[in-house]
Amino acid sequence: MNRLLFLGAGPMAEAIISGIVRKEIMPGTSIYVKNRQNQDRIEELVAKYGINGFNPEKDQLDQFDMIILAMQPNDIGEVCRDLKQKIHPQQLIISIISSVSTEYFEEHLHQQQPIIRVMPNTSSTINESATAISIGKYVEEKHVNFTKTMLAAIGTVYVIEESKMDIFTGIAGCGPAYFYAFMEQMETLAVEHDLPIELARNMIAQTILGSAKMVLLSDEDPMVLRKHVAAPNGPTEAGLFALEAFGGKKAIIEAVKAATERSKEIGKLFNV
Ligand SMILES: NC(=O)C1=CN([C@@H]2O[C@H](COP(=O)(O)OP(=O)(O)OC[C@H]3O[C@@H](n4cnc5c(N)ncnc54)[C@H](OP(=O)(O)O)[C@@H]3O)[C@@H](O)[C@H]2O)C=CC1
Ligand SMILES: O=C(O)[C@@H]1CCC=N1
Repeated sequence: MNRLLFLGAGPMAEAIISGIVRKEIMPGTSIYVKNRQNQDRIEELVAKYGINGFNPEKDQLDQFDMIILAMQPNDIGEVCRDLKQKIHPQQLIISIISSVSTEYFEEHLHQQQPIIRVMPNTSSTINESATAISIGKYVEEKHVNFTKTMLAAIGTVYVIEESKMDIFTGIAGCGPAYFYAFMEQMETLAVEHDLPIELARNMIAQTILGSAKMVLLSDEDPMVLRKHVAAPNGPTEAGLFALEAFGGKKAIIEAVKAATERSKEIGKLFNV
């Protein structure tokens, strides 16, 4: 793959660009970025990563091997109408836009356009994303291989069926926000109990990091690990009891369901 264009220069685009450049998947000189309006942001990314701003006077959309769509879903219909006039059917289109299916793009771009849909999360910024990809009908093996290599630069990549994208979004795409909300409450309590905020923040983050690493590295399932923490009639058991009594389990389930349903709902606005 020689030239890559990002349409949309928000934080998700930046996270992917920083991974690609840092891991030397592509040189910055092969990466271009375009916003609808905000040119200051383009200049910021150009200076930071040694990439190029798209210049409509000399660059053309059909000169890129791959285009990454990284804007909000709202006016994607208009984006597709414009793109269709300017791209050719062999160009790989990668969409990181949540909720919009590969079928939608297949329908609204050229017949047989290769489309890959991606759901990263914000931990891309530190190369720790849990990223899913689903593959459109007209995608070739070389497209999948390049996309996986590129996204491996920002974390772990899973290839999943398109039908699983909403639940993946509800868990892994939105998940960082749930954990941050959890951390906010713990931090408030720690500070109320006179722990310095720096220590509180660090110990909470370290506790979550350690728990996540235990699941990844120990081969035990979370239920077993949970039981290892909780001695009969000890403090953890009391804490878990309160978590259950105050609807903790239900709250987790309902949060994921609501996010998944919302993703489906948004997707229906872009039905083919
Ligand atoms: N944030 C997250 O946790 C995740 C987000 N996503 C998805 O990633 C996408 C981007 O997210 P995020 O970076 O947070 O989004 P932002 O809304 O912060 O940024 C979107 C960018 O796209 C630009 N843009 C809008 N329309 C166009 C257009 N027609 N052509 C070129 N550029 C355009 C905007 O530029 P301007 O200001 O000039 O209009 C802006 O810089 C979204 O679809 C989101 O659903 C996916 C996974 C996780
Ligand atoms: O909530 C959102 O709009 C996006 C989808 C996944 C994470 N953030």
